[in-house]
Amino acid sequence: MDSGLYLLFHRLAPFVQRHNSGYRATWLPAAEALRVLDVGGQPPERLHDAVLLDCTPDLTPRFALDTASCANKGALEAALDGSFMKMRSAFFLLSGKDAHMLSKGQALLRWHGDHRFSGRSGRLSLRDASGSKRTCPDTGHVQYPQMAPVVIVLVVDGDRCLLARKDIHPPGMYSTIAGFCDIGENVDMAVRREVAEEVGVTVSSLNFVFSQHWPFPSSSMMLACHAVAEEGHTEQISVDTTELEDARWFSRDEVHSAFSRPVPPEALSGWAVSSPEESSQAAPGDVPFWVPPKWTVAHWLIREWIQVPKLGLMSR
Ligand SMILES: NC(=O)C1=CN([C@@H]2O[C@H](COP(=O)(O)OP(=O)(O)OC[C@H]3O[C@@H](n4cnc5c(N)ncnc54)[C@H](O)[C@@H]3O)[C@@H](O)[C@H]2O)C=CC1
Ligand SMILES: [Mg+2]
Repeated sequence: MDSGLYLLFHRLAPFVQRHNSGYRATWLPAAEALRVLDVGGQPPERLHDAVLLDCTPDLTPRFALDTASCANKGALEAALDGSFMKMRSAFFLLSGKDAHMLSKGQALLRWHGDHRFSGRSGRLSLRDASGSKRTCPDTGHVQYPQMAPVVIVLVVDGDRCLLARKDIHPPGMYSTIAGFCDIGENVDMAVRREVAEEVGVTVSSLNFVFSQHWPFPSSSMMLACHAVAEEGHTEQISVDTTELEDARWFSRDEVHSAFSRPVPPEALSGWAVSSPEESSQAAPGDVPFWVPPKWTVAHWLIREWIQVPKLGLMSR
């Protein structure tokens, strides 16, 4: 671990630096990560708390390390010339290619933080060197990091598609319908139930198309589908307002326009902060409709529908 590259987090907030008009995640060499620990008053052995993420093609190991033990976050940020940003904010502001590794790093660090004690004996479990599992010292029971399966679906009705937004979304952003699979459900059952529950629409056919690891709320496996709404059941959407702020049909032309214009800057003002108290998000107001960032599976689903006009007519 004294070589390699490190993504730093502080209480699960990833370290990012300004880059062009946005932000990027920064891979720090081991020597730099050690310097940061020193600034934070931590011994070099803390580097061994890092979890292994992958190896580059030239076999350089890459790690994620949480610096939560360093109380003075501001001193770390000053030493590194960047900031620890809330993951949700980072996901909207990053240039893109780093999103997957940030997501994996945060998910793995969170899992270790949440599973320190064995569910069998209640004793502190021991992690292996790479951080890929934990073992109970009494019973030998091994726990592995887990992901929760989530279905995500673009429902179409001819030349229009159904998109929804939650109140936690930035103003103007509409996304696809999503929901956790219940125990015992397959993807088909979960899609039909979620769409019926959240918008009151019946799905007549569906196709599985993509998957994606997603860090929210802890670690999810997004299972993405295209689905067709049943004829005659599309006019009355009944929005579950405990879950969604709004849901509505968007024409292909409206979605095309959203793809061809940049994200409205006012939609993201107030997102580049590290705590909810600092946040001052713009009111929904008149921010033009936009779609999720291009590294999200929701974006891929919507883009594919735009690019393949007959998609909504395919069935399993
Ligand atoms: N990558 C992407 O493009 C997108 C990802 N998503 C993600 O999909 C996920 C699920 O969507 P939601 O509409 O929130 O799900 P949902 O419609 O199932 O509602 C969330 C509720 O489900 C319950 N729940 C059941 N099992 C749960 C579990 N294992 N973990 C947490 N809560 C559980 C909780 O009460 C929670 O409040 C979210 O984390 C969201 O960030 C959503 C849209 C786009
Ligand atoms: Mg949902």
